This record gives sequence, structure tokens and C-alpha cells, in this order.
Amino acid sequence: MQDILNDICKTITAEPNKGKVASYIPELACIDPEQFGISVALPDGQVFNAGSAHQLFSIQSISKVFTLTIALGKLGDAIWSRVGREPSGDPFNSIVQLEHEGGKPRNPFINAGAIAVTDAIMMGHKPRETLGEILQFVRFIADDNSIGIDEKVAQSEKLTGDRNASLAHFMAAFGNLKNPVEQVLGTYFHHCSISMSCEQLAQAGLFLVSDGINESTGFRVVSAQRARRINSLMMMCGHYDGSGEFAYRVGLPGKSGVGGGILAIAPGKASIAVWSPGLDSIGNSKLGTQALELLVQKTGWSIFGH
Ligand SMILES: NC(=O)CC[C@H](N)C(=O)O
Repeated sequence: MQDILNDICKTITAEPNKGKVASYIPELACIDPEQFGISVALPDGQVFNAGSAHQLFSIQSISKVFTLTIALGKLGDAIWSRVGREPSGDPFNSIVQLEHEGGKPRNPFINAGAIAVTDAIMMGHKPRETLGEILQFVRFIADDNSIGIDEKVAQSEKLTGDRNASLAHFMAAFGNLKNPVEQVLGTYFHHCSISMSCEQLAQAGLFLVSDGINESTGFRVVSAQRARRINSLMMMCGHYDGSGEFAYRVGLPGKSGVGGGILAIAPGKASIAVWSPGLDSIGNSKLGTQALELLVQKTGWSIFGH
């Protein structure tokens, strides 16, 4: 495995076209696109790293997997009255479907869906309490208490957050937001601004590899049925309107973020995190996707076979 990761790292770092770093969040616009990290965590506790696997980066929309998991724990199937389970076929920050579909976002991974999920898990609590809960959950699944939030990124998102504010107000107008818009957005921006390394992220994904149990710590996080369902949502919706392309090229449940990270799950085999800040036109990590494509070619880990 170490040789495979070293090879991938060599190929990826030699790629001349790195994609474009997200510029709509000013704090992310100044990240060096030359960086690359990959980490593979196995259920038996082994972890393999290559490149800048210990460098912290903004996990952005990858946090939506964790907030969905918390929401399912708190509300169970009731969450599905607030948000759907279908791919959107539209960009992550699109507003058009919301009007046609009565303020119910297509899925929990587009921005509108994640904002509704954030509202649902607040359940009348203060943003600080909800954020504490999210952070505690992420630290628990990654088995790492050092994980924190980058306040500068959160403030930067808030400053340029008109689009997310529009989505939130639009949903509020349909009655699909229960807490004050400002508070929901503040909580959303902060969980998107959690900083993690590839290694921490790969560890955090382990519960989705082994039917809901993080085998390296021995803790059950969710039921087997819930883990399977979260994986299916990541497969169908985790890369927005690029989810079909990701399934075609990589064939794993995956969740991307505009910080350039991707968490991918090979059920029964491994949790994988990659990071390359340059994005493709859809907002998914360009070289991160390429690295995962190489990894499944070399390991046969795609859920669709070799
Ligand atoms: N795709 C993403 O990672 C988007 C998340 C980002 N925080 C936003 O709201 O725009």
C-alpha cells in the first residue's frame, strides 16, 4: 500500500494542471495549489500516508456527511421530510430547484440541504452548543481531540455568504427553517470551516467502512443499515452535478469540499482521504479525483469491480 501511495503522489505532483482554488471564499483563495496529500486508513488500525497527509485544510462540504449522521441520530427518518435523497444535477449552491420543489432541497449535500440539516440538528439550541456537539462528534469518530475550527475561514465565508443567505431565507419563506436564519448560517459556516488533515479525515470515515463500527477504536457509531444508507447518498449526491462522473471514474461513495478534500469509502476495505486544493469547473478537487481514480485502478477497490 505504501508503494502504491508513493507512486500516486509522484504522478499527481508532476501534473502541470492543478485546477483552480476556490476564490469565492477569500480565505481559501490564498491556499497554495501545489500541495497534495493522501491517507488510507484500514479497519485494522493501519494508516498509510503520502505527501502532505498531516497538513490541515478546510474540510468544507465534507462536514455535511458528519452533520447528516448527527441529524439521523437525532431525528431518524423525520429528517427526510425536510430534505430529499435524490441527486440534484445542479451546482452545489443552486437555488432554482428550491422554488419548484416547495423549499425542500434535493439532498443533504448541496448547500441548501446542508443548511436545512444544520437547522434540524440545532433544535432550539444556541449555535455555540450545536457547534460544540458537531465538533465533539467529529473528534469522537476521528479519535482525535485536537480537531478544531478555523475561525478566519468561517468569518471569510460569512463575509461573502450572500448566496447561502439567499438559500436560507428562501427555505425560511417556505417554513423549512425553524431557527433564526443568521444563527443557522453562522453554525453552517463554522462546521464547514473545521480543519482536518487527510489522516484525521480518513480515520473519521472508518465507521462507514465497517457497517457503522469504527473497528480501530471498537466503537459503534451508527447501525449497519444507517452506514449503508449514508454511503449510498455519498455515491449519488456527494459530488453534486459531478456525481455521475465521479462514480464513472472512481466508483466509490465520496464527498468533496471546496477546500479540495475528498473523503471516499471503500466498504469493507478502507477509508481514504485526499487533498489537492485546485478544483474542476464543478467545484470538486481536480487532482484529488485523479488520485482516487489511480488508487482504484491499482487496488480494484471500486464497488463496481476492476
Ligand atoms: N462545496 C462546498 O464545499 C461548499 C461549502 C461552502 N462552505 C459553501 O457554503 O459554499
